[in-house]
Amino acid sequence: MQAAKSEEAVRVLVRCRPLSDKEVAAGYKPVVIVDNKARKITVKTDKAEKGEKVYTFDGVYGSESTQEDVFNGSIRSLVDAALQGFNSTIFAYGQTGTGKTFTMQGSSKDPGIIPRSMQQIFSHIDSSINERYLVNASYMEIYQEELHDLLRKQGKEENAKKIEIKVDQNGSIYVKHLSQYQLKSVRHMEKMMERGQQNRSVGSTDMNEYSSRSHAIFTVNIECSHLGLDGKEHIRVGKLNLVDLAGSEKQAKTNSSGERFKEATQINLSLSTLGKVINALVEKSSHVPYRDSKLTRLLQDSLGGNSKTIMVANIGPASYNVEETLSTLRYANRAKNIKNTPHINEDPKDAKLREYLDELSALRAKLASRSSNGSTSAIRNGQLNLADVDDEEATEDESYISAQQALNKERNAMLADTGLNEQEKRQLAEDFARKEEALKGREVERQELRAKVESIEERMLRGHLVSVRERLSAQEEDLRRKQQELDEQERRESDVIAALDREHRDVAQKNSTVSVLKANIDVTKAKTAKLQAEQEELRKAIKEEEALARSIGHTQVEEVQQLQQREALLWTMINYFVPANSWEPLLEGAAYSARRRDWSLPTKSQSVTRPPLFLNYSDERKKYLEEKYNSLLWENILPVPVEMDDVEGNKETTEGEATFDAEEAVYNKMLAGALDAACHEEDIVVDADVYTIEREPSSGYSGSSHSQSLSRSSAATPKPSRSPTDQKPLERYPSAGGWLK
Ligand SMILES: Nc1ncnc2c1ncn2[C@@H]1O[C@H](COP(=O)(O)OP(=O)(O)OP(=O)(O)O)[C@@H](O)[C@H]1O
Repeated sequence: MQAAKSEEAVRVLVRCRPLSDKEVAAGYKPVVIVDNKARKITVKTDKAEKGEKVYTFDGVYGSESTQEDVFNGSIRSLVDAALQGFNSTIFAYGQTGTGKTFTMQGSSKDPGIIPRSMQQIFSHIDSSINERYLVNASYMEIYQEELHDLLRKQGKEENAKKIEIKVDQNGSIYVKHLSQYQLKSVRHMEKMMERGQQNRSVGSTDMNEYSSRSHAIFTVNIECSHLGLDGKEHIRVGKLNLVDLAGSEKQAKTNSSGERFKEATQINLSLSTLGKVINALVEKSSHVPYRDSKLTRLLQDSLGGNSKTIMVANIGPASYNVEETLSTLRYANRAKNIKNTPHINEDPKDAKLREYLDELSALRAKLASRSSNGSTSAIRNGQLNLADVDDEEATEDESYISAQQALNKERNAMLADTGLNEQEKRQLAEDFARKEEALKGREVERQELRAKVESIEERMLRGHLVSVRERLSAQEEDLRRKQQELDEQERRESDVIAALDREHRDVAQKNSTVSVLKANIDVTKAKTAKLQAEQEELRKAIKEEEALARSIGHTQVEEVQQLQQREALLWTMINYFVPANSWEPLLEGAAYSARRRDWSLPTKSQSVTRPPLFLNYSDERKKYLEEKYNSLLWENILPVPVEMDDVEGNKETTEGEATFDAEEAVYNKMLAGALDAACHEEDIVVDADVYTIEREPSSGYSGSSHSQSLSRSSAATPKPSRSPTDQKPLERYPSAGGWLK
């Protein structure tokens, strides 16, 4: 029969050992902070990107914690569970040299979990009432993926058989041909452990002088018979697995080579499979790779199966191991999420105790059949009632003695009877002898049965406290201890509750700060989005402006070029038609009106010089030229009144004072040529490109000034590159482009 199954997580403890003397001498600093009230481990790392790492576990133990603290705080209840019929597993995991063997085994002065568990088991049995126990132990190691029986006796043939992992009919894992030893006391167990330890594979590495090079599994089977509520006897079978794993190691750190290196490779391989099994269980994967290593196969029930399990993760505090410490903590943190389904193993078919008890019942029945009244109070409903066995044995002894006494009394009475003849007396003596023989025969048989019973009884364990007072005081002691444990548990729980409370308050405060910050972030985000949109708009506007400016720029450049060409053309015209001393006073006296957007030239009173024109022409031609000239004047090309010469060369001034200078004859000729060309051509075309037009920054053409004077520097004065008279008019002005229409 099996009790209802319920899920239960693997419990994870972390134990941090103190700095070793070697580490202190090397000047290493501790980087692990253990807060056992809050059950937190904090690891300080010097790498900024990792910062401080904090983990919470079911129990944490710092460098000052004792073996007793660990056992009473977290292990005792698990051993109790094994006594109640649960499978229970405790396994120590961690980097090499971090204290796994110290925690599991300890020393004779400072015993660890294994001896303390055995102490608890035997104390429990000792104070039990009406219960029988059978305690068996086995001890083996996995060394380089090979199973070794650590308790085998050398030279015995059956021990030479290879031990193998098998699955029983209930689907549970067991090891075939592994030696099982019945334990009767703690001392017995200690001797057995010593033998096993001597067979264990241990080696020395740079990290640990006595490093375990194998995974060691010490298993205790506890079978217990007890009277059920149905008045029948039932059997519970608990199993306690105590596992000291080999340490994970970085080969570079342990400096291993040769055999040590090979061992380390195998150790790391099986530990990595253990990690994969843990991951698969946590992720509820459809395939869990238990079969990938012997270790995981043996721990199959303990991880994800029918077991209550505690993992003890051992770590070191020193800074130089921080990476390994973090790796162990991550491994342990994942293991917290493994779910098991432990249940009490009740009345299994293959319980050895059941075999013994059935045999005992049969022997008792035989004994009863030989008793004087043919029945026994120790067997009811065909089952052995352990409470009545001792009383009945006492009664049996008494009844044999009283039967013998009765027989002796009868014989003595017969001998004292004087009325009997010799033959009758002989006859009676023979009857007495036969009766005595039969009584003795029955007694011998009873004694043999008793011896068998005792030998079976010896194999089973039960409470040794016989008197009611002893039993009561043992029970009181047990109750007192349990009360202490409860008090301790309550104290720890209230510490944890207080720590959690503080944490909740901290979290609430942080949450409210986070909410405020989030709100601020939201506002900032909204503002940023708005600004970004505005920025985008501005960017677009700037682009448009730039495109516009570029196109305006192009237009302006074109316009400026056109204006420059036009200016050059006009100056060319002026230079052709008007001597410099004639137009310079005009230029100096010219004024620009920004309001009218117009230039005004000096008044008539100002004297200007005009060139003599139209020499030696007929009257008709002169008139024509005069008209043409005046039309140019009208067009503001020649703002100077014309001085008309007569045939003799006398000057005749039509307006104002006129002078003629021999130097200006060239210009007059040029002007005459131009006018002549004008008489023949529809358009006058001037090639502005043959002049270099330079424009000084101060030259007065800017429209920004309201009123200004025109001046022309000599540098800006265009000079003909060749004599215009050398060429035909059209050739001289090839690209004026019709500007002078
Ligand atoms: N909590 C502790 N308090 C004091 N000393 C400790 C503690 N834990 C471990 N030590 C010491 O540290 C050393 C290494 O411990 P131990 O051999 O148990 O490590 P381990 O993890 O089993 O190593 P390996 O994996 O190499 O077998 C031993 O000298 C042990 O006595």
